[in-house]
Amino acid sequence: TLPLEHGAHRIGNRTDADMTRWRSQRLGQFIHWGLYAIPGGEWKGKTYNGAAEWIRSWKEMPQQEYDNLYKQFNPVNYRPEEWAQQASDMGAKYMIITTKHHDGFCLWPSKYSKYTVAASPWKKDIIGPMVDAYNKKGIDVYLYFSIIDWNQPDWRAALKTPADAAAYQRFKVFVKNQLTELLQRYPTVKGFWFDGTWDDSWKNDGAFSDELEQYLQRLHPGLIIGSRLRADEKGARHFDSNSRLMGDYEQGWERKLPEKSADVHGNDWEGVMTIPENQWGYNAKWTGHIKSSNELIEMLVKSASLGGNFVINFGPKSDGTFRTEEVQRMQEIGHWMKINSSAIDGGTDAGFAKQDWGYYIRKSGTDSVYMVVCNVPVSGNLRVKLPAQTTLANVTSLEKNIISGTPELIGKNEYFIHLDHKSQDAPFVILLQTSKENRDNSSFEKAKT
Ligand SMILES: COc1ccc([C@H]2[C@H](O)[C@H](O)[C@H](C)N2C)cc1
Repeated sequence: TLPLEHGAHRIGNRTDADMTRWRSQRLGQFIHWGLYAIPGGEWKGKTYNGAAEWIRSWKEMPQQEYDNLYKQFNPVNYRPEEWAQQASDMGAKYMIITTKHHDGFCLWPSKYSKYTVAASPWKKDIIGPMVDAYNKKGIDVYLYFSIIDWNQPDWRAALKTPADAAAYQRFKVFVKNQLTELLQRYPTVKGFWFDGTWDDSWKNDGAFSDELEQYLQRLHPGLIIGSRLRADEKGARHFDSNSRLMGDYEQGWERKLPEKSADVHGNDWEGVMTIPENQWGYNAKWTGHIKSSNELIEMLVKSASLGGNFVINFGPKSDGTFRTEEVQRMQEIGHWMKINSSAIDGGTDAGFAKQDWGYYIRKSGTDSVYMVVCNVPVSGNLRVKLPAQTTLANVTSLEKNIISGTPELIGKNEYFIHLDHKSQDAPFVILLQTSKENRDNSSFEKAKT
């Protein structure tokens, strides 16, 4: 391995209480909110077909006009307690809020920038009341922060001249000041969700990103920061030049999920997902495939079954309300979580052979393995192949009328669980109590002989 000064400083996952808590909170809510919600993907009668929060980069959008949108930011229907209640009802255990997206507009009254809510008709801090409302509901808050800042004159994508280097030096001080300010103003936040770290200026300064992460950890011990913040001294991101994960979890799964355990190499990881194909900020016209609640639930289940967190994104409107489709998803997912959250909270990779009917999720540290059935086989038989030295002690379902009879032993450590032929319109959960092989066979085998 290469001697790296600014590569991974830890091999393996964090085992402290903060990370253990993060790892148990499998469902999160992402919120993208800012000036981009005002145009909502449209401008002067034209529709922008990119991601709504990137409309400033659209050739049809005069940048000066976009930058002046702060004069219209006045979310009169913003009710953070209602936001927190609906997130709690959905079953979200943590929330990630955009404090500042790439456009540089700050949702908190930063003393290091003029481009903040303080200059808008709203005037007041948006972030503080949100953090308080979510924390009151027992939901942890993480702060999304974009390093890229299109509003800051000292931002540089690349350093070509000594003047660039001097400007970028000032920019790095600005970044450190804003992050310090955010931790001082909102001390209950559990971590940062960094974005906008792909440009050469950042990639070629691994030392700064490493020092910044260590500085933030000293300021706020236990802080959780994903792999997107840092570059190593050779410009490698997420994984250093020795292929070791930097940061506390793999933060690269965006609008896509790993397929199998091997894809995540035993690392903690988090997937973030949009409901439409690719819109993070509010877009008036959703086009393309809009994910149903069952699709999102299956992604959540798949993520937990592969030992990762799943975060669903919402883009509130400029007035502070949520669009109908998003409210619907939060309610439907919440209804499912009310019945089945025991399979999700504290869930992790069970290490069982994957079956077509769906996913296994182990309650971390226990012999309880949940089967979440997403694809009911026409045979009505759910095949379960237990790992070696594992026996089946008990089988129950979280809802009534799912299983018929007792499991049928069909081979060494292999069973069919027979389904009651009731039609299912959502994933359903069966709980397997397993135990390590012991002298006498499992209760079902005894019943059989
Ligand atoms: C260059 O392609 C990009 C860059 C950044 C993004 C941003 C989105 O605006 C959103 O904030 C997402 C989490 N992030 C990766 C998306 C696509």
